[in-house]
Amino acid sequence: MFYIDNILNANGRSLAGFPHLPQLNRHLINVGSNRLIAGEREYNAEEERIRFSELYSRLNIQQKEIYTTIVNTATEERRGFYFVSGCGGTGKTFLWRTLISSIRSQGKIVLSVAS
Ligand SMILES: Nc1ncnc2c1ncn2[C@@H]1O[C@H](COP(=O)(O)OP(=O)(O)OP(=O)(O)O)[C@@H](O)[C@H]1O
Repeated sequence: MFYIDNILNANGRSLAGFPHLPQLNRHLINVGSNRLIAGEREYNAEEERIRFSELYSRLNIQQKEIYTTIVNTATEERRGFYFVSGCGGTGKTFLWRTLISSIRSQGKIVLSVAS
């Protein structure tokens, strides 16, 4: 919506003139220029903690091993680059969700991207 608003602005209009469309979250727009980081600060750490507890308790042995390796790297502020591969449906996304909620539950920022 930010980009649509920019295009409208370039033509003398704005999203506000289209009230039936989703409107901009001004808070996200105004926090510096990095909206990704601003978005990350929107998460409720307590909700993430509850999500993390539930997900973590269900990790299988292999997922837990990968989880621990990656989290230890982050906790010890070491640099790491991990590539997790596996057949479809083997739990990679489940693992990512656990890692992401773990980091967000600590109020830290995680930028999740697809490649
Ligand atoms: N440890 C687990 N406990 C319970 N359910 C799990 C666990 N790991 C994965 N699942 C479930 O198994 C299904 C497949 O997992 P997931 O989507 O994470 O696999 P994937 O490896 O990312 O698959 P794909 O490569 O096809 O995207 C999902 O419904 C997920 O919730």
